[in-house]
Amino acid sequence: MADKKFQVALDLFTIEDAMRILEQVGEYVDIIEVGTPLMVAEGARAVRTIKDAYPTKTVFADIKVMDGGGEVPKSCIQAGCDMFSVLCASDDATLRAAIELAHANDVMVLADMCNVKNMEERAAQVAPMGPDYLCCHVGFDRQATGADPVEELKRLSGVSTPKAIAGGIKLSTFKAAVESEAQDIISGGAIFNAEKPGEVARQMREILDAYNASH
Ligand SMILES: O=C(CO)[C@H](O)[C@H](O)COP(=O)(O)O
Repeated sequence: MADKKFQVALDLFTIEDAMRILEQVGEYVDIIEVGTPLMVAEGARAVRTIKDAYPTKTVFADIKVMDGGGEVPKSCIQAGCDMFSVLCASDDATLRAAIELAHANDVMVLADMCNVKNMEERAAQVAPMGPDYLCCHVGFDRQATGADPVEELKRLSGVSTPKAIAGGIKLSTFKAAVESEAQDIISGGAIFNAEKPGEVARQMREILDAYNASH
């Protein structure tokens, strides 16, 4: 089986802050997420800057496309992203257009289940469209309810599309996330809000490497 990946979500507001965090954590991660707040604040320029600085890493633009699937992602693709997100809550036509555009440009798509209530049903509809990842995601505003993305991911176990997992994953819950069905484990605030982001990312990497070495 392919090695599982570690993704850092840079939910920050300036390219400078993102680069400062990356100096500390970049060496430990496989995928660098240009988080939604950073995309809104700095736009595709953030994708370009990060891809130029980390050309061997997968750069993910978390643009959460909800409409205009064949158009909205174009600026991020031109800026050099390797993957972007589209919402499973969007229309089928949006998902299909986004996936078609991405794959025509050798870019991957993460289809984000954020706030989808009927996850099993929607996953069965979206998976055949061919996204590269289906993401089980407890969004920021639902994290306070204590919802556990590892538990929620179990609802997608019937789907063969590789899965990603996100939503408040921290060092103490990272091992459970790695041991779940997810292929891509995403963590944001627990890393960039830490006193020593590099140390948290290093320990997360150690957990992932141990898992990958034994599977
Ligand atoms: O997409 C997001 C929020 O919509 C975040 O990037 C994702 O939830 C990961 O960040 P955190 O680990 O802080 O929850």
